[in-house]
Amino acid sequence: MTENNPTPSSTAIQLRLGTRQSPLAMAQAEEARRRLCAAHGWEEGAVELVPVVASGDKIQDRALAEIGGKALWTRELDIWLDEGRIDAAVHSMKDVETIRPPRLVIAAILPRADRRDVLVGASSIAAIPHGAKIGTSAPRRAAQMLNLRPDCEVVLFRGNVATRLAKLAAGEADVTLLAAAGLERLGETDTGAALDLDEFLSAPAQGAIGLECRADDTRTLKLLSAIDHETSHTEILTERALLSALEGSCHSPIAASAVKNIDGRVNLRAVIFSPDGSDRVAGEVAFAASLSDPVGPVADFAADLLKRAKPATRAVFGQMQ
Ligand SMILES: NCc1[nH]cc(CCC(=O)O)c1CC(=O)O
Repeated sequence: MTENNPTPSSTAIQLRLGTRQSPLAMAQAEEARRRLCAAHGWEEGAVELVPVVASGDKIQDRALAEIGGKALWTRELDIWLDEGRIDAAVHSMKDVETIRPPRLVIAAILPRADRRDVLVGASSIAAIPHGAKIGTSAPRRAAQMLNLRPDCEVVLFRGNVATRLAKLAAGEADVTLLAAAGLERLGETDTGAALDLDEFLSAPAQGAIGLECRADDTRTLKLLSAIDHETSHTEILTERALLSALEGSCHSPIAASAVKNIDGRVNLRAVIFSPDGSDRVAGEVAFAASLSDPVGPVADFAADLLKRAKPATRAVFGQMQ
């Protein structure tokens, strides 16, 4: 779509979507583009995908990643939105911190994909050999796995999906855990065994793609709202409300899964862990769905989880009264 390469059918660009550059992020952006074009009757060229390098993609080292804080994946996209270089940003909602710049708004959540984790390297958790090495850098996966299999050892595994699968193949770990949604989007559907949520609970917002834009950009807000999936949106807001009430992030040992039922009620279940997996506190709550404010019942639920947790677990989370 450059000026010196005109084509007879060249389409005017209607929307510029910023995305991270990893293969998974690009697959997510393609899905957003497909849905936008279908909803508005546009040709593919009407939505331009603009790849930006996110800070998190440049950092392979955990210590550096921690200095970068929670905004690792979103900061560059935020800046590009502010500068008007893109109209909207495509995010994997699992990686989006709960506190966002007030001038930005999550305008659409796409229909959620499979939220489960997939175990790669063994057919089930029980089938993992005694003392095996579990490759993961996610505190939730590490703590949950150590809770179920305290005989195992966690080794740090960073990088994108392909990198982690390559590390596994190279023998750096015996098993790893990946999101089913990510594997699906990369066409890796034959890889590993999906874990039942009753056995291994997923991360807040896992499997959900969100689109964010400037809060004052009414044109983009309207275009994006056409592809919003209300049920998924409610589930994601609920899970993020819990994460926020626990003052957690994607670096916290928190699992949560909300399901919105056809009767309009939301079921939320969650588990918090101590980092070593020795403490596990699970709970479940149901309440009437309200897109605008899942916060009240969720805050009480979060307080109850923390009350039942051991001091070592509570210390991982924010200060709660
Ligand atoms: N933290 C990395 C990340 N962020 C989002 C996904 C894909 C799954 C999703 O869309 O939630 C992944 C890969 C993984 O966890 O295996």
